[in-house]
Parts: sequence; structure tokens; C-alpha cells
Amino acid sequence: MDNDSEYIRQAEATRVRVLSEALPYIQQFAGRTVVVKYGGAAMKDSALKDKVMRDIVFLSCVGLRPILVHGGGPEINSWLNKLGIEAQFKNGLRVTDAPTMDVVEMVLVGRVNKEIVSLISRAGGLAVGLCGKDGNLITARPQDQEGIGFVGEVSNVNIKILETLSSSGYIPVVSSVAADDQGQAYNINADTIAGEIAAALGAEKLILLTDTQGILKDYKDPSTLIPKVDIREARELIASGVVSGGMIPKVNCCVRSLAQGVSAAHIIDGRIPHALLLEIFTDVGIGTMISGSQFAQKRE
Ligand SMILES: Nc1ncnc2c1ncn2[C@@H]1O[C@H](COP(=O)(O)OP(=O)(O)O)[C@@H](O)[C@H]1O
Ligand SMILES: CC(=O)N[C@@H](CCC(=O)OP(=O)(O)O)C(=O)O
Repeated sequence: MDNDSEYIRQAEATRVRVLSEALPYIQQFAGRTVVVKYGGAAMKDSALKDKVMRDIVFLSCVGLRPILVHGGGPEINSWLNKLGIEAQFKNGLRVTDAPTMDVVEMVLVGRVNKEIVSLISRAGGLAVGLCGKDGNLITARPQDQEGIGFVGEVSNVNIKILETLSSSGYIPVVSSVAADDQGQAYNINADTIAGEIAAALGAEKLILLTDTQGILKDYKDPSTLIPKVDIREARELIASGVVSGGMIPKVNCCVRSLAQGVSAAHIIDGRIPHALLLEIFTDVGIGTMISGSQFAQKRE
């Protein structure tokens, strides 16, 4: 066989292997809910954004029930900057006074959410944009932290609206603004919202797309990826300071959702094209998988 024919044969073999590798996962996850959190730096590149939306539509088309929770921290920062308001953070959370809360709501609910909904529509999916206020999805309460303003925690999740939409073939797209019993709006970290929604739905998977390979032993060194940890090891990584900054709410929400019955949580690199498909439908997966120990499936 000449070189060209050999190259074509190998390329076809790879394509066929990847496609056929997906079958058991499509069968296993049919009808199951996958909560995806998409945010931060991984949202900045528009070509990548299109691919993420196509992947979400792919999940829906092959029978999974994707729910997309989005952040938008960099876009909030850019609008605060345009308005001459200084962005401030404490322990990875945005200090949210009343004017900042207005900007957070306008940017996340009014801009980022609708942009994602329309990208999903363009990719052929049926998306519906929501924030915590819609259908009483999320009730907020204030975070117990001095001087952080209108930063909220989740006090209740009402999954009815999500189940109604998902069971009718719609893809819910959720932004992380919610209100308390009195109607006061709160800014909630989007990872936290994703984890609470995954837990309330008993999701198959919680997948956090971010701008690093996953959890790194040294976050400045990409070669130090930790492919798999259990809940106890994940807590130790926070306690020892290996996990810091914005990675803390991610690991915490994974641990909380696993403790409440989610089967597996993943922190993966949203900068890799089609990272979601690689994680869900291939044998090796990518990024870091956090599991309750009895749930370990891949990467043994
Ligand atoms: N051990 C760690 N492994 C990987 N990233 C870490 C770690 N500790 C801290 N980080 C930081 O967490 C960041 C991800 O959190 P964040 O910026 O809030 O993400 P997003 O905007 O996607 O929500 C990484 O870019 C990295 O700087
Ligand atoms: C309380 C808090 O910090 N809320 C976040 C909500 C958006 C978010 O989580 O966006 P990323 O996922 O892109 O970081 C914020 O205001 O930036």
C-alpha cells in the first residue's frame, strides 16, 4: 500500500473508532440530565463559543437532556469599566453593591443569556433563556460574608420549570441572578448555581468548562493535571491550598453535588474545541473527574 492510501486508511479507522466508541455512552446517558457550566475566559472566543453550542445541540439530538448554566464575569467587568465602576472581589466572589447588581443583571440576563440562546437556535436547537427568577427556579438568600453586598446563596431550587422544558425538547439556558422572598435580586456564582441545579435534578453529570486543563497540582504548570480525585481528595486539595481563587467554588460545588447524588463531576478545558463531546463520549475523557469513589467509570 502506498503512503497516501495508508494515511487515508488510518484516518478513516480513527474516525470510525471515535464514532463507534460513542455508542455505549449515547445508550447509557439517553434521557439523563447533564448540567454544563460555561463561563469566564472560555467564553471569550466566538469560534469556540459556536462549537460549545453545537455540542449542546448534539447532546440534545442524541437524547441527553442538557442544561446550560452560564457565567460572564469578564463581560460584567468590561461593562463596569465602561460605566466607571471598579470591579472588586473577595474570596473569588464579586463585591456587589446596588449599582453593580444592576449591571450584573443587565449583562447576564439581558446580554449574555440571550446571545447564548440565539447561538443555540442558530445551531439548530430549541433554547429557552431563564434566570433564577423565572418559574421560581432559584430562591436566593444573602451570603454570610461581611461587606460583600448582594451576593447570594441558593436557598431553594424548584426544578419544575427545568423538567417541563427538558421533557419537551427545549434546552434551558440559565443565568446566575436570582431573587429572595422579597424580590431583592442577588448575584450568585454561576458554578454554585450549576452545582445546586445538578444536585436538585439528580443529574448524571455536572461539567464545568473553564480556562485550564482541569485541576492542576501547580496551576501555573499545565503538565501537572490531576485526572481523577474522589470527594475526600478534592477537599484536601482545597485545605492544602493547591486549589485556590476561582477554582475553590468549582471544586466545592462539584463536591456538594456529588454528596447529593450526582454521579460524576468534571472540570474540563473549555478552550479545547468540542471538549464536551470528548469528555462525554470517549473512553478516556479529558480534564479532571471528581467522583464519589463508587462511581469511578473511566480512567481506572
Ligand atoms: N489547582 C488549580 N488548578 C487549576 N486552576 C486553578 C487552581 N487553583 C487556582 N486556579 C485558578 O482558577 C482559575 C479558574 O477559575 P475562574 O477564573 O473563576 O474560572 P471561570 O471564569 O471559568 O469560572 C484558573 O484559571 C486558575 O487561575
Ligand atoms: C458572586 C459572583 O462572583 N458572581 C459572578 C457571576 C458570574 C460568574 O460566575 O461568571 P464566571 O463563571 O464567568 O466567573 C460575577 O459577578 O462575576
